[in-house]
Amino acid sequence: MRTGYGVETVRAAERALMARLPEGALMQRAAAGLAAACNGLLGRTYGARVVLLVGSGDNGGDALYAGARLARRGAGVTAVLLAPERAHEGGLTALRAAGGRTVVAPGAVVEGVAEPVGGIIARADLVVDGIVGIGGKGGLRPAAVELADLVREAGVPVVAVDLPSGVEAETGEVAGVAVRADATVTFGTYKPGLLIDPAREYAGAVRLIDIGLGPHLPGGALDAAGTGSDGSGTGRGRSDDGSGKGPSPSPAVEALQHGDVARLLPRPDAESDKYRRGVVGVVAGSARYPGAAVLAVAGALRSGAGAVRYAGPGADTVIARYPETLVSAGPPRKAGRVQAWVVGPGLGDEQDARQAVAEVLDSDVPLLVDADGLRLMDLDAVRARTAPTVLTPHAGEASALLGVPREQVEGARLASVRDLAARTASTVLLKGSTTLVADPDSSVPVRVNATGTGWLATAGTGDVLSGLIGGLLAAGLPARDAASAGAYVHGLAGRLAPDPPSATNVAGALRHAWHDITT
Ligand SMILES: NC(=O)C1=CN([C@@H]2O[C@H](COP(=O)(O)OP(=O)(O)OC[C@H]3O[C@@H](n4cnc5c(N)ncnc54)[C@H](O)[C@@H]3O)[C@@H](O)[C@H]2O)[C@@H](O)CC1
Ligand SMILES: [K+]
Repeated sequence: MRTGYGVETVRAAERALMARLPEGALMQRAAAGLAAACNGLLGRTYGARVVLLVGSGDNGGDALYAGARLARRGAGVTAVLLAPERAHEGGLTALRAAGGRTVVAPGAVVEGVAEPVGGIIARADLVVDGIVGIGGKGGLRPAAVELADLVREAGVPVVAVDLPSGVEAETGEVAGVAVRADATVTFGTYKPGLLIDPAREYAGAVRLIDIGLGPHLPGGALDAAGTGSDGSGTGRGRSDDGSGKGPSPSPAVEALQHGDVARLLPRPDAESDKYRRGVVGVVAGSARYPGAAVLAVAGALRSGAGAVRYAGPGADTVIARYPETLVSAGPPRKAGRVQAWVVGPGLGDEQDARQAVAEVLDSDVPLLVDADGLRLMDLDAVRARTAPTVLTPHAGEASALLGVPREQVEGARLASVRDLAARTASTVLLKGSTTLVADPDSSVPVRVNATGTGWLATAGTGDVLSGLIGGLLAAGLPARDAASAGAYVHGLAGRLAPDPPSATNVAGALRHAWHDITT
């Protein structure tokens, strides 16, 4: 499991760790990791031109100490200071002692001569972004924006220190200009912003440096410390702040890895029969969209559930394609017993569709609502359900449910998915380049799916996902696990399917993804 903690939790853990270490030791660990990553990116450090963008906080301090290390290995290092009189003193001394030089950034509000730095940046072999880290507040200030613009125009490789400057560590939101990095070297733990779009796109390849923070983070310590494990870490962290006050006792976000998903996916045992393995009912498709029925059933058939029932107007099309399906052309209430329902893909909005949605909402088994079902469902009926409900909107559907513009959902994905989960008392899976899964209980970490690919944004793949998650619900997985494991397997299938994948190919590749995860 990868875990991402909010800023207050990180700071509390840092304080606890720092209290046990000599002054400055933590920053040295960070700088050593950063310098090693820069060496790796440069290939040859001796003679390389490195430019440090240095803000007024400890993020700039990390950059300066790392710069000193690079200068000692023969790099030509220039630090561009945004606030020369407030730049990290020890870092400045170390850099100068190692032969590095400093210049004042244009736009810096200081005494002294600002130098044109465009040329220095354009000639750099590597730019190290130490403008601001977890101490950043709001969008970048003008002088920092000017540097970010110069870096973008120069098109030189950039490594961000802890976070790309200008992105919100806590939420993954980006208010205005931010530095676009090729790689980000982050310390102690992931931050939510490194895992969630749009900020994630600014971070490039993220490398986690272990600075010993793990035991001081609440829960999941080994994983958070970046042991490189695939989630098999079993160590529990000691929480210095689990008192109910201060930082949250659980991570803000978590991302399942192969091992986690392997443990979640259902496996038949000797006692299994099709009913014990779960029967999933699919209510999808219409005379106008029969394909949605086929695709949702295709996902459900590859979910590990024991059997798939289909109820609705696509019965003939479904049985022709998948003879193993139990089909009926009538309403869901007449289809027979199921352990979970999927409703919505391609349903249209005729009266029958409305009635079918109302019927399954009224059932006492887990339910997944997607696509047209999200428009047709009665919100009071959703909130009144006694069994778990999973909603799977894309940003447009979420914006309609929340009554806000789509851009607002896309810009603030974490807040949106949490809000929708709380308002509907449902588990919400918000689709997108990084799919998020939120529990109605806001203290439960939001799951971020890392396997997605832009290729999945193609017609019908959502129908496959619905069927897959519905099958996992029928097999007995709790709602959050079913949704996040389903998104993981589906994303992987999207990568394994031939490019550019069609929904049918993604459904076909589910078994390869399943095999890849479980063997
Ligand atoms: N606390 C520690 O022991 C460690 C901290 N580390 C580093 O320290 C960073 C946090 O340091 P700080 O708390 O000093 O905070 P930062 O260095 O992240 O940022 C604070 C400074 O940035 C300026 N600033 C804030 N918002 C800005 C904006 N929007 N535009 C431009 N400037 C802005 C502020 O004036 C302030 O001086 C981490 O991200 C990490 O890089 C690492 O060295 C690991 C150890
Ligand atoms: K930074």
